[in-house]
Amino acid sequence: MDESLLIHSASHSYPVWIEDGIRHHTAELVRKAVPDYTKVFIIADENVGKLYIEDILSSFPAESRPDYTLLPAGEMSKSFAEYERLITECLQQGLDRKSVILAFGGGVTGDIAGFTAATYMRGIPFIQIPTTLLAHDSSVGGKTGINHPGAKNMVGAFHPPHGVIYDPEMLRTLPPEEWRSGYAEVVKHALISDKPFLNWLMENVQDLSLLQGERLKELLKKSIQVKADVVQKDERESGIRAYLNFGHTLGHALESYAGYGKLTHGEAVASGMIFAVRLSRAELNAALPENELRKYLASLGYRLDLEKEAEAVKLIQLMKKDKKTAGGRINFVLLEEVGRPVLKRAAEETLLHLLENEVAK
Ligand SMILES: NC(=O)c1ccc[n+]([C@@H]2O[C@H](COP(=O)([O-])OP(=O)(O)OC[C@H]3O[C@@H](n4cnc5c(N)ncnc54)[C@H](O)[C@@H]3O)[C@@H](O)[C@H]2O)c1
Ligand SMILES: O=C(O)C(=O)C[C@@H](O)[C@H](O)[C@H](O)COP(=O)(O)O
Ligand SMILES: [Zn+2]
Repeated sequence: MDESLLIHSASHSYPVWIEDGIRHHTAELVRKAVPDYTKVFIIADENVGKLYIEDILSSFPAESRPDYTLLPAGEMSKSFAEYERLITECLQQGLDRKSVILAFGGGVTGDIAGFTAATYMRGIPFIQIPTTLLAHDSSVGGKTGINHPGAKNMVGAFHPPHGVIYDPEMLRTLPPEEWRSGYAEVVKHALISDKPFLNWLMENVQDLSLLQGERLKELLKKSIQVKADVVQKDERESGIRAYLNFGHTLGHALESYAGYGKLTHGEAVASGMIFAVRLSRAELNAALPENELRKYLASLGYRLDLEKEAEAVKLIQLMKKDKKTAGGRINFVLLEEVGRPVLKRAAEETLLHLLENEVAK
């Protein structure tokens, strides 16, 4: 099986396989990605486990089927308590430094299973088996972690996977709000990289339930390629990787403000992207298609301007905990134009003004 993409990280290169039905070949691909492993342990989202764990297990010979543990579904699982439980499981399973963890689920599973792999015995290999549209983003690039009650993704590590096994067939059971959540990251990749990609999306993707087959695979490859191009140049976010955070400064604050799991990551990011577009217009006088973008996202069912339902001062306090904040100053990814992101300090008065004022629709 040929990889669809090969990602180069500082420590190793890893394949991203994208193919319908590929989950049935998991055992073979795990062996390719980590040839000398001693043991496999699967951390699976509970909903995903119910639907697909047998497909993964039966790809292994009967005498060497891996053990697995189920992770309660939802953002609340990216917690210290769940992390401790997973480390305990790894110990009880007798995993050693040559064991490999399979992260089987969406971004939540990938983030916490990846963090478990990053820290157990100071780091063992793991493989991402993403099952959501959103996880085309989270499974690549090696950001892993958990939330602190006070701030999103506050504890984590850069730990690139040894492979990504993406079977788009599994997306068929994804609820509509999760398609929407994941698609926000596709739109983000288009906004920071390429006007033709954005125009193509706005003209050709009008109903997320019609995203399937070759068109879906092409879109996944294009969107992952945008991310890969960035993380290969700046794996540890000393510079341009921050552009992948477009829409997230406010997005993460909205998620924390609402309480983890109350908003999907993507719907918070969608509001955050519209806000960043407004800020780009205010600060940089950027000519951006705000109204077109707003109409497009609304037509797909996104609730926008979620910040209007929150207290502006609290959102600013939360944004100060963002990892791009330095010396108490909030930094935002803005757009000079579509495809030209920049990182800029945002004045609190401007943020307060935009958060509190009605938006022109
Ligand atoms: N590490 C990164 O680079 C990165 C990038 C983007 C997002 N994230 C993180 O990813 C998380 C969000 O991930 P997500 O949107 O995948 O959410 P998720 O993992 O919570 O999955 C969403 C829901 O879909 C269900 N589900 C998953 N796959 C399914 C399937 N195939 N069929 C039916 N149901 C299925 C899950 O049980 C869950 O209820 C957030 O915590 C976000 O911070 C990380
Ligand atoms: O990979 C990145 O870098 C990103 O920023 C991708 C984001 O979509 C993702 O949500 C990421 O987890 C946010 O990172 P954080 O450093 O702001 O926690
Ligand atoms: Zn994100």
